[in-house]
Amino acid sequence: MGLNVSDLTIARGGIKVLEGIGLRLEPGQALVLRGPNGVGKTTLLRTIAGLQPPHSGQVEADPETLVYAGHADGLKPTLTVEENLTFWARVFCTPDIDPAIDAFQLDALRTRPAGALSAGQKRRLGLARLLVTGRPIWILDEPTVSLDVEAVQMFADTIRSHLGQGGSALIATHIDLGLPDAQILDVGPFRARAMDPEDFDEAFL
Ligand SMILES: Nc1ncnc2c1ncn2[C@@H]1O[C@H](COP(=O)(O)OP(=O)(O)OP(=O)(O)O)[C@@H](O)[C@H]1O
Repeated sequence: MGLNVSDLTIARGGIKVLEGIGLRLEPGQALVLRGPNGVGKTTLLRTIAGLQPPHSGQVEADPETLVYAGHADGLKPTLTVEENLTFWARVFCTPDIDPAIDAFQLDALRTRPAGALSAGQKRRLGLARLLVTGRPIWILDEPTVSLDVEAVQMFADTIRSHLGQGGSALIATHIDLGLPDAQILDVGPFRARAMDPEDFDEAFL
């Protein structure tokens, strides 16, 4: 139960951004995506997560095994921390939200509406949601944005524990998470070449 990406070309607004991407993620493995701003990491993760179609190439994974956490945290602002996690627990048939509350030290914030959390607290709640899904393959776009040093540590511990339980993670991040066995993929060399005129016409249809 892994993820296999082969010869993948991805596009944004009809324009190819990365081409010829191949990667493989087995249970227990982490893969860190690197590359400069705007190179296409978000587009790649969204494509792999099935949120947008590939330009060409294959993404092989059981969609039921994937969960994506991106810039928009997917939280309901009027629901409390506890209600948000309970909502997701019902969606994913997870019996207990407490491990997620504990992992991201959200106990003192249980009854606070998500809309009244700080940016870092919201991010912690968004990451706690991953645990509640019970899904094994985490696809994470800049998961540590807004997190303080302590919360980055909580996140790194959570990732290590997830990998230890046979989960896996594909992470776009600019920081060192202290995952010694993580593979690194620099997507810079996969930047798409200038388009041929046929593609160019298509981009504006
Ligand atoms: N809505 C859009 N329509 C067209 N092009 C877009 C759109 N959003 C982003 N782009 C462009 O697509 C390219 C890839 O963007 P993407 O967000 O995937 O990059 P990234 O590597 O994740 O960047 P960062 O490290 O800054 O988050 C960029 O050149 C960006 O300007």
